[in-house]
Amino acid sequence: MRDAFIELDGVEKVFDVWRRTGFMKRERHRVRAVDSLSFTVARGEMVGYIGPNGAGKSTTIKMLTGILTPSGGRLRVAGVDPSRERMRLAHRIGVVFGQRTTLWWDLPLIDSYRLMHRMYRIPAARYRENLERLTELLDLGGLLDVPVRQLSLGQRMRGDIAAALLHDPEVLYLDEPTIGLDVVSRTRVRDFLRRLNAERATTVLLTTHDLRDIEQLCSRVMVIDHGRLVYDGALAGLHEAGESERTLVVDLERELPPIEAPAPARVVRVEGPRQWLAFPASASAAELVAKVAARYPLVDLSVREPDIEAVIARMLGPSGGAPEPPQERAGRTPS
Ligand SMILES: Nc1ncnc2c1ncn2[C@@H]1O[C@H](COP(=O)(O)OP(=O)(O)OP(=O)(O)O)[C@@H](O)[C@H]1O
Repeated sequence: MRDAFIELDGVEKVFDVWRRTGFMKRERHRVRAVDSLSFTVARGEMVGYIGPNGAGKSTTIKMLTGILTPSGGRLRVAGVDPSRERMRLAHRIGVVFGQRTTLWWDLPLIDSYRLMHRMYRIPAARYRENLERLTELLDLGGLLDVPVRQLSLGQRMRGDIAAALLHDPEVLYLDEPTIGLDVVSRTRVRDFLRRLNAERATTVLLTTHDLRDIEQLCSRVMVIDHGRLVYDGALAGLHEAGESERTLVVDLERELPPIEAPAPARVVRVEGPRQWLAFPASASAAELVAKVAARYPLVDLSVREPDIEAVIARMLGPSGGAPEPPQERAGRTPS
């Protein structure tokens, strides 16, 4: 095992939430957002961190950045306790939230970068060098003087990623970095992250609902549900555990009876000359396409990936994947 850069040992986070239960009455509930969570991430690893809504992903990231203090357990990033030494750690980590921006909305992009230069006290030469490199790699050249509010979502995201990397962080937390982006922007962001990880060995923890982000970037994926780690391994293993399926959509030259597909592939829908074939996500699409093409007159085809939520839901079974984490009633007080 390479040297552990992120270490969690039995980490817990419990929130006290007050719920109104009647006139002048409130009840205290304990929401166990993260429950006995243990894992390590080695320096230079790029790991997907996924789970259903409310599973505890953001809470984990917030504890890793020091914004939240764990209720129990031990947590270290680069040997440092984030909640105790948040400012010291801030110089070593970068964070990108796809749904929010860290940039100043009314200022040109370059002004946000200048402010970060000062906030992080980045030495002038290093700032210039990083700005030049990131501007080139993320294609921001024509955008530096544009106010952030005028940027498209894809441009803004690239601007945010550059902002998170100006101070050369050793670890990057990415929360939905491709959400809402078109295909071109998504590809650009993924290409950049792959390159960043390969060239600078930046450790990356990636939260996403897009399975293709994980597929293209991460050799390892961790699944969290109800605050607990329920899977840690390769994406292929997750597909097997969830028995997830991809769909091959084929357009035939003309309407034909359902294709006799090689098992376990099977036709699940027919609409005129178009047919949908479900097959295990861990199996090769190329093999299936070759077999179908050898027997049927194909005009066009596409492969649809399974939805990440569906894969997790299948893996967790009928009792898993519920949106609410376990709650304990902790007390009752009049308000
Ligand atoms: N500050 C808070 N106070 C009370 N409860 C909270 C707080 N933050 C999170 N929670 C609860 O903790 C649980 C885990 O939330 P968290 O935001 O970590 O989930 P998530 O996996 O990031 O979900 P999503 O995919 O929807 O962003 C949820 O039930 C949430 O309501």
